[in-house]
Amino acid sequence: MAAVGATPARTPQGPGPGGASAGFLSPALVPGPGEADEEDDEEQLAEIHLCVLWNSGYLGIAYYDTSDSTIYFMPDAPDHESLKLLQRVLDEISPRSVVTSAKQDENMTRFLGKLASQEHREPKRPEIIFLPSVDFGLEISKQRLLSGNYSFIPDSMTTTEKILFLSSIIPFDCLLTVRALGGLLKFLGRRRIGVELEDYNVSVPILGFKKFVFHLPFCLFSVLRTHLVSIDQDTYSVLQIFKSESHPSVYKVASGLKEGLSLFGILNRCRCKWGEKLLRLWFTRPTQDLGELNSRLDVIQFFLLPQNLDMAQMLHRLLGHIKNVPLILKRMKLSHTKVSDWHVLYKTVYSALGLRDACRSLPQSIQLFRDISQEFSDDLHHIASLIGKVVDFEGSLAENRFTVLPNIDPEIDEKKRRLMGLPGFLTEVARKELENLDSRIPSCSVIYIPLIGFLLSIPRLPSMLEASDFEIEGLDFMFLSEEKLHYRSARTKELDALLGDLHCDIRDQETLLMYQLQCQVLARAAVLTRVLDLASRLDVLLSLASAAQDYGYSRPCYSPRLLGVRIQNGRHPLMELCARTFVPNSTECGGDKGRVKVITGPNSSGKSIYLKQVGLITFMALVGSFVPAEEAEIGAVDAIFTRIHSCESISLGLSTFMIDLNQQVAKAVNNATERSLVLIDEFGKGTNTVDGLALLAAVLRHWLALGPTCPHIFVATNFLSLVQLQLLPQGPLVQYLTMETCEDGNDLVFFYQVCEGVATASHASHTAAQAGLPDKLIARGKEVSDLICSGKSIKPVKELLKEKQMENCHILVDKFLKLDLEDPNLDLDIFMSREVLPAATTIL
Ligand SMILES: Nc1ncnc2c1ncn2[C@@H]1O[C@H](COP(=O)(O)OP(=O)(O)OP(=O)(O)O)[C@@H](O)[C@H]1O
Repeated sequence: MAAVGATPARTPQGPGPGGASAGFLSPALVPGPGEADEEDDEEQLAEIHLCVLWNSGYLGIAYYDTSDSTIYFMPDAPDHESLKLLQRVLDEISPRSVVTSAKQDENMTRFLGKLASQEHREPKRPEIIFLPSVDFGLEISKQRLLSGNYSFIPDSMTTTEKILFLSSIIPFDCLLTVRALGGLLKFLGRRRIGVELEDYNVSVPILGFKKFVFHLPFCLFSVLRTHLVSIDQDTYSVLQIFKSESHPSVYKVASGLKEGLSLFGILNRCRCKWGEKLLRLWFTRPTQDLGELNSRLDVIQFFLLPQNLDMAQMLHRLLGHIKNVPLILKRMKLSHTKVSDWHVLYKTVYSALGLRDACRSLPQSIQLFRDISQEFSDDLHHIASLIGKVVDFEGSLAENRFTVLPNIDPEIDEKKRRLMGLPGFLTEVARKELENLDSRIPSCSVIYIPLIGFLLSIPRLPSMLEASDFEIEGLDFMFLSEEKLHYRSARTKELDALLGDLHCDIRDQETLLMYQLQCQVLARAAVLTRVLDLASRLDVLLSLASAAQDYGYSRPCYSPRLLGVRIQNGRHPLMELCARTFVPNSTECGGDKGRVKVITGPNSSGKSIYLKQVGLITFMALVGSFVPAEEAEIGAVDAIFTRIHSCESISLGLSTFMIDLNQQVAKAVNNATERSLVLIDEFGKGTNTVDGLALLAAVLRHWLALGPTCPHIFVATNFLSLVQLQLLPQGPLVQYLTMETCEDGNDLVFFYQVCEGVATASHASHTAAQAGLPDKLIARGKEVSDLICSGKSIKPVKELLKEKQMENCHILVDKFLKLDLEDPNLDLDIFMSREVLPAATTIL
């Protein structure tokens, strides 16, 4: 039997648009064998290397992300002397290394020194690398950029065309950025990032250059006039926008953490990994760019029309096949392409074509559909048909190497035909060999082992015990395996000479073809990168549309001239999924509705939920999602600040908690503008009542003193004295709201409805009773509360006890005095056991 063979090839069925449709929310497609795991593994290993230059108040930043082999850069941006923007960038991308020039000013030295000493940041603490300042020279950096070997630039481009092309992507007028890019290229080349073990002529793969914008520190907002809305880590956490991480890095999706109940969790129905990554990015960068927001909403609205649901389902299904193309391109660049990569790429490209064809039938007035129709070019067809015609998917899987289909190369076909005919031929050879062998040997076969050649295989006879017994005259013993002895004979040597290289030849020729195919694909890498960008966008918008449909969200509108927000019957997107019946509430701030809303109400009456719902609806609108409200009009909002209790803040311990609390409020006081939304819940609760109340009143008075530039503030508080003692100035800026309740005997009924007014009592005793506190304690609480309200002194429990003891003593003494010791019927034992002993426990 010969271990040879060629497998008939068949083209796999691509997921064309005409296939059976899955539901809008159908589970993600099951990935091919090993696909998902591999993507995850590679993503886990992804690293970012950042290069930074700081000069005259400006930063130049560029970084390389190994997960998509792309270089990202930020055009020169101003930063504070304390390098707040740089710190923000580092927090967001968590680089593995930070490269900078050895020649730099004091601020940078101090900053890097601090960064290097942050032991608590292990294992995330970056390595700091200094390169000689010449490596950051302007001219040398430009040269390095222009002479780079980039797979996205076709070989056919002339030098001038290449320069023109690169100038359209890289801002050569941003000198610091160019120098940072130059330094980064130098670092990548020197460290050989990702190609450490490769041949020296293999360079670090660079699949593209992309501009990025960052979530800026508040202090830089006005300087950069950015569209981004500022939201800090605590806000993400207390509003439950993300659950698994307090401030998720968008670059590390595969963190291994599972998303708990969070806004991201309920809105994320993305089918491809890059879609999920993009949604996370949108969440971390809410924007005021109305053009962008409306273009997102247009797509969502389109898919919510009943006649478009089928189309949405079909597109969603196709998106499940869009896989991690950058990873495949990177492997191609390094010639590490796996057998499965071809299949995955083919499916991705085929699905992209399906998306394009579908989008061509959709209204071209919607930008995304127009972009997909135009930018998913015929290059995709070219790639798909090349792969489909050349790669033998089944054969490749069976042999675990790249094999080609018939009719691609006649020489390969011919060699394969000869190999196919071999089994019969080898059986004939084996028969002839058997004739010359010892008659005790019952059978033999001729096998082929790559790199060793043809061998005669004979079963081991029971008499063959020692190695010396294996010797057979005329044959060279090679090895024993699975009770079979293998020999080389004159005939097998002849076969080696005649056919031996056939296998290797076929392999070599097929590898060459694979290399050519790789080059063809890499030359069209640009279209594949674009596919990923636009497909992720479509994926995110379909995901948001699906959530909007399920939860009954509506389209928000933006009014840049309105300061604040106007929400009609808004809901808390998470609480409405947990509550049996959720009561919607409206919100209006700005204009004649005041800028500071003081919300009082009994415990558990829904104040926090209301506060958070305002923040969440605003946030969702600024991400470009539909919102849980009948109507929402969102004005210019530049930031959302919060000071809301969370379990984590309480677990910090009191003093840390107080610091944390004050820092949060200080951040809002120092940075909130008339366009900011500030949500404060139970501020001042962690300290004693008077201090807490004073602090809260002081903060609010500070803002109210700003008049028309006062931020939009929502304060939920249990400090009724804030109102009763009239600690806030009267005027149109303040509006008092409360949660509607109704007393039903001893019971308090919550309506969860916001209305104008002030709560008369906190009804804490009701909440306490519901929480299962003993009646005695509640009664005492009520007693104390009443005494405070009526201005009477409160007697400590100890004193009360003493009074009670005295009273009991008197009663007992009276009993003794009334005792008639002359009475013959008197039984002192009974008197002692019935009257004295039980009373003793209340006296002692
Ligand atoms: N609009 C609503 N519709 C239905 N149920 C609600 C609504 N708002 C709140 N609830 C219910 O009331 C509970 C308490 O709400 P919330 O925490 O907002 O009260 P609170 O007034 O802030 O209480 P505290 O003053 O003790 O912090 C929620 O967990 C929820 O079950």
